[in-house]
Amino acid sequence: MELLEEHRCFEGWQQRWRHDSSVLNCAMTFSIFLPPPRTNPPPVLYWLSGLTCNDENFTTKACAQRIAAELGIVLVMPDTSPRGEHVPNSESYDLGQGAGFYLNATQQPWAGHFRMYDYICDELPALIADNFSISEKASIFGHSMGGHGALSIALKNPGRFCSVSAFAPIVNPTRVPWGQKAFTAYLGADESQWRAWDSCCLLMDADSANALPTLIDQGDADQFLADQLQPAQFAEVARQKNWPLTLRVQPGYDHSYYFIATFVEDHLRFHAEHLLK
Ligand SMILES: N[C@@H](CCC(=O)N[C@@H](CSC=O)C(=O)NCC(=O)O)C(=O)O
Repeated sequence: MELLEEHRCFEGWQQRWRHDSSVLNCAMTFSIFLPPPRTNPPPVLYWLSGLTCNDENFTTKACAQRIAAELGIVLVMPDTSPRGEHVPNSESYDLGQGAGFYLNATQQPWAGHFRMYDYICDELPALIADNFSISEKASIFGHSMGGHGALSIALKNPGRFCSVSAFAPIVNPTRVPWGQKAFTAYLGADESQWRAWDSCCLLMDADSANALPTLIDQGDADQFLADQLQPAQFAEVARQKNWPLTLRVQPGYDHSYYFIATFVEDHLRFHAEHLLK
């Protein structure tokens, strides 16, 4: 691993690292916030960003470090896709680099690199555990495409995370344009293969015995709410399954990082409740 940047931040450290990913077949960059040291090793909260983002959007815009320092939580911010000149891409912002959708692609030309699910679930946590002092407890949260990633990864891995939360997540990608475009490209035209990556479908099939504390914030002035996000679909499945979901609709808030910065403290405290007990 190569340290690219390091900054003192709220008595802890904000760092940016590059490493070679064998899962994604390219060099990857991630950011990490290390809170001030305490007696016990801290838990980890993974953040998954949305379309067009890399590891720095959340780091520089969400204002999460002060509360993470206070609570004693490590924040890990990966990139949103494999990167590089040899990695396939597309002209559009919602496919290819910057738009990995946190799944394992099965179709060409994507399948050789676009395995963000395996990267986030296996390779990155192993790398973090090998190189930083952390406890075994982890939670996950994200925004938009990253909200889809956080919810689907948590639902696909019962018992792995202490809690999950999302800002304006794409909860039903099989039914909305962003998801349909990406899933057709990465997974192929056979829609039966898509269910395994759709949070509403995964929740429908989930065992309520594995219920995970879940928080979603959604701005009602979000430009993508009606066409791409539709958190009410997820809330309806949660109601049917008696799943512990809190969905908060925030009046006047849009899809931006100003919305995330406004409510990130609530999310950090929500995760701390479950990570630190
Ligand atoms: N360029 C696109 C919209 C891109 C966009 O809004 N990206 C969001 C995530 S959207 C869902 O995954 C984002 O987080 N952008 C980065 C930022 O720092 O704001 C368009 O024009 O519609």
